[in-house]
Amino acid sequence: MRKIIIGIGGVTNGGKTTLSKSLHKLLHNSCVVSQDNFFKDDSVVPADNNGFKEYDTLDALHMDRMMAVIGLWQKDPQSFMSSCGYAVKSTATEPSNVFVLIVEGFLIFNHGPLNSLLNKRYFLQISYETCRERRSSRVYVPPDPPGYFDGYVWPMYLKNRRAMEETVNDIVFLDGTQKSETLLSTVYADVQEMLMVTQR
Ligand SMILES: Nc1ncnc2c1ncn2[C@@H]1O[C@H](COP(=O)(O)OP(=O)(O)O)[C@@H](O)[C@H]1O
Ligand SMILES: O=C(O)c1ccc[n+]([C@@H]2O[C@H](COP(=O)([O-])O)[C@@H](O)[C@H]2O)c1
Repeated sequence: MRKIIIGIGGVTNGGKTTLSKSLHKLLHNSCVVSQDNFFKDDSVVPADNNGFKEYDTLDALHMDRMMAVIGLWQKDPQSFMSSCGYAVKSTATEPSNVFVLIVEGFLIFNHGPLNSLLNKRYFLQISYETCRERRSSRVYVPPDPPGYFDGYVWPMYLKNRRAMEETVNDIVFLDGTQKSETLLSTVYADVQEMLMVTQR
């Protein structure tokens, strides 16, 4: 049995979830783990000196729980797939003994233990203007308070990205304003290549 873990990271609203879901649809024996599902409860997330809740740090996430879920997949990908309601399939390009886990999130490469598990790393980037625009139409729980993007989210993105670039190599940067289909075919082609190597 072979296992491949693909990391799809990037800026908030860069298109990580969209790309991960489309990739998952194309890869029969794949599952997705999303970092967004591991945010701590608002009551335990502290606020900074400006009163902004500090959501854009690893401390705001239950990374231990996320790692435990990834550990379950690593231990038994087939059972993990079944528990997600997916049946294992065998196709010409995807043998039934090769499993792919897609891990997506805005801080996946900043977490050393998680980053070290990844076989391939993609980082979706978009400009400040595009990001601000996309984020303004997204509603989080709790919703962004006025001034949150400029006063907290974007500065934290720059800080987290600097830290990532200081410690992580082998990141493939993708332009998140490309068409969804273009992004998908780029990543899918790479994964197909990895699957072929795995089969050899
Ligand atoms: N390639 C793309 N081009 C234009 N808009 C996109 C693209 N990918 C995603 N979006 C849009 O951007 C927003 C954020 O996408 P999402 O996948 O949820 O981002 P993330 O998971 O990185 O926060 C959504 O409104 C989505 O429809
Ligand atoms: O999902 C949540 O519980 C949540 C609550 C508050 C804020 N968030 C925001 O979620 C962002 C990361 O998710 P994403 O999908 O935009 O990359 C990050 O910028 C946070 O500010 C997310």
